[in-house]
Amino acid sequence: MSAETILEIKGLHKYFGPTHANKNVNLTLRKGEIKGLIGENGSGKSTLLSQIAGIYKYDAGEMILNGKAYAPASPLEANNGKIAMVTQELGVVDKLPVGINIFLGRLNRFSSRGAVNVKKLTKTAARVFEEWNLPPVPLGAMMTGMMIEQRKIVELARALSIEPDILLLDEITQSLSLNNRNNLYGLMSKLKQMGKSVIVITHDIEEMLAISDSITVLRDGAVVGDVKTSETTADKIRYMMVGRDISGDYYRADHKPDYSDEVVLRADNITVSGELEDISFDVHKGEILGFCGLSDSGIHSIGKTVYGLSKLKSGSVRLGGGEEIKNAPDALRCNMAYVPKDRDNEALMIHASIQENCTLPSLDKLKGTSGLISPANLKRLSAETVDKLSIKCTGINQSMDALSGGNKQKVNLGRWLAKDLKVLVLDCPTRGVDVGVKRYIYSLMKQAKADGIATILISDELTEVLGMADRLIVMKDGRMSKTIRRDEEFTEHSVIEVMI
Ligand SMILES: Nc1ncnc2c1ncn2[C@@H]1O[C@H](COP(=O)(O)OP(=O)(O)OP(=O)(O)O)[C@@H](O)[C@H]1O
Repeated sequence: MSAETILEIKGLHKYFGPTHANKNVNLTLRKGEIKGLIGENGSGKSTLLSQIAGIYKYDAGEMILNGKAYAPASPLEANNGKIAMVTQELGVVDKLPVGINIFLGRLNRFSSRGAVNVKKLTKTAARVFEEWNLPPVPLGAMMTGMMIEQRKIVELARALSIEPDILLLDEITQSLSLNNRNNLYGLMSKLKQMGKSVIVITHDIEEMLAISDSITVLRDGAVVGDVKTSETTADKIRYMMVGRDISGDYYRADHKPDYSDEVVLRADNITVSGELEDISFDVHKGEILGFCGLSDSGIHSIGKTVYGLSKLKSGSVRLGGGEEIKNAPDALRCNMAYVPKDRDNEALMIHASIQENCTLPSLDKLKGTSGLISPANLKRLSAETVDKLSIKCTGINQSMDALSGGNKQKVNLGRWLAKDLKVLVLDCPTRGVDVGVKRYIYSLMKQAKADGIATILISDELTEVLGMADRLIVMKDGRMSKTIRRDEEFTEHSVIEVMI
């Protein structure tokens, strides 16, 4: 092991029951290196980082940290070895304040005679935010109800507060908006300059090529490639990931808006306190209406509100026929679907099975003439969803919490496919999915458009909304800034100018 090497992994294996999640993994991480880790959904990336971070123990093999054997029994032990991870699933405790979450498990340093000195803790947490130029989050506020982006920033602050020599980032960028993504890249460069190391998982190959020094590719739990970033290309990485060529475009090829005049859903002057201010728009039959904006723009409140999940201060959401959507049961009855960004907290029953999650929105449709639901129908529908979306699982009875993040997202989306939809509300639908599934999701959106479904596409990925939308509403500070049609200035540059 050279003096340059901080971590060496040799012959690592990890099993979850019958699933061989990591197979004979070898990996070397140097000081000051930013390493990208990539692979299809379920290829074992999170499992690998989780073992380095002390979340799981490995079954065979060894890890050597700074020349010494390393086998952390807990995340706290990993923290003591100066290793911290921002996990893919949300790792914060809802019913505790932000400040406490940052030092959770390490409150001793702020305690005397059983009481926590909250003032001292808050001051120390504020210093972490300042030192790393993190966007402010109210440190005394409870985590409950915070958006996914703020939650991720709290997790990042917690990881940085241990002053890590190795920072592990599991798909954090896809939870961040453009401005905070740029902050994160700056932060990674700063760590690199300090001689610290980062392992970052992202499904965005272009992003990985831009930010990493080296890239390790996993397929079915095994390392199939380990390359210098400067010596590879996006196509080569994709080839290593899936074992075949998958180049080509997956967005729309046309450059004009193309939809019927028929209004399917109308939002009139909606205001949600602290989130949205006087928003009005129509979505038409066969239209994809995009929403984009920076972190405080309010785009992620749009989906919730349209689906009847926010308390309106004023205004209304109605279908073209006049039916008002006042709550989620109204939306479900009116054949609307909502795929939220925060799948674990807002969409999925995480401790229930794939079958229970897949069938819930379609229970009405699954009733026979007797009014009873046949178990065979439940099974058939779930098996079809698993098959169509290639969900990697041991079977339809597997619990959601045993699925990889991307496979959870496939269930989040796939459970709506069996319904006859009028309106489809998608908030970051490709968050956490690999390149192959991304392509499939875009083909589903194109099919939905051809079938006359009105789609609202909210996204932090500019290329995604530009690639798919007929019209794009750019938002800023909870208000609509500008609506741009597909045949107008539909470029990243012109949209960013309006966003900032
Ligand atoms: N706690 C668990 N119990 C059972 N199986 C698990 C558990 N965690 C992961 N697995 C399985 O291990 C395999 C690898 O999962 P992992 O989460 O490491 O994949 P990944 O490459 O990070 O995927 P993604 O890109 O979707 O996040 C998958 O088949 C997954 O279902």
